[in-house]
Amino acid sequence: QTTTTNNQQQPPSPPLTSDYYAKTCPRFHQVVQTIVVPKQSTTPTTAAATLRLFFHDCMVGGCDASVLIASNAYNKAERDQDINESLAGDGFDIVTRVKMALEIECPGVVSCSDVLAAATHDLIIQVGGPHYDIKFGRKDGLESKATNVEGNLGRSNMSMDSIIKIFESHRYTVREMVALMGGGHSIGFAHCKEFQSRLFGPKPDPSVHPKLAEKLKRMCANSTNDPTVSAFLDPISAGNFDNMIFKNLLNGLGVLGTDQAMASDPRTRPIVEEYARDQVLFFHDFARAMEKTSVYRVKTGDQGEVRRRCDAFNNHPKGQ
Ligand code: HEM
Ligand SMILES: [Ca+2]
Repeated sequence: QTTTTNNQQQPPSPPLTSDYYAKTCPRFHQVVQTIVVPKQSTTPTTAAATLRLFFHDCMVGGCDASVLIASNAYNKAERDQDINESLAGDGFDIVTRVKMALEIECPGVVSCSDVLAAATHDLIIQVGGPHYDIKFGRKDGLESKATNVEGNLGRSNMSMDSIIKIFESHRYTVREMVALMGGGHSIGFAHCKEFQSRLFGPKPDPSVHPKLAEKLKRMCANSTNDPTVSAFLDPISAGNFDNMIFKNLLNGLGVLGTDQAMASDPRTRPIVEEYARDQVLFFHDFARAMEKTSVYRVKTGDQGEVRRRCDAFNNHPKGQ
């Protein structure tokens, strides 16, 4: 065995801190804001795109910007795995633009994973969601493989058992899972292919409210010709971050089968009911769960690098 290393003797990695860039890039937060605020105002899909991108990054190898790496001839990267193919361009775009601005302000200092974490945090607040504590000092990961994705993220056709197992594997409670899902799906879209098996086909899902079913059927009738057609995940208050999605679910107005299932499964229904009644409670729990997500398996110190550009490693190790 020549691979044994003395891991225990290595110094512990430095923790994240809220003032990590105070000396090295004091205008970090202002720069993020100057890009993020106008982009969200002109392109309201940005917040949802960025939050989903961040979540999909953190669930695969931790919050290390691995999802941003572009594939090349030697490596199929995470973003080209099929779950990630529907990640909206606005999320990648915001990171690229903030990073470019920061490379002018303080070159080589701010990691792509910190940019994504900061942009997500600020965008949630901009669409009316809660504040949560955010710390910095993440390093960007050195690996991004499409094969690492499967099993770490839910799919809209999974059973509640499977979804809960995936969240448990990331050390989330069922309560945290419901809060995170509600926050994410309070804003944003889904493409027809994610829910049309509930509408068409031999066995339409009886839990879809007939009015919603009619609307979604009309929208998706032509989706084989135009696969970009998509529906709001929260059909009643899509643009705002609020607890409406939970009220919707209690009324059969969930667009994804997995979201709707949260209103009927005995493990999740009581939580859906609580959040539908109490937006303050939902915001509180969502904020705690986001704080937890934002530090999930982060790399610090020499466990990663500060990428020069967010879609490529600084060096290209063979096979990456
Ligand atoms: C419970 C398991 C989950 C499943 C099965 C699931 C599945 C999906 C699916 C199928 C879409 C539509 C993608 C598309 O068609 O483009 C979507 C969108 C989205 N999801 Fe989830 N999701 C889950 C949990 C979460 C969590 C925990 C978050 C974040 C905290 C999240 C954030 C989002 C956001 C923001 C969007 C909208 C993206 C956009 O509009 O660009 N999801 N999700
Ligand atoms: Ca990652």
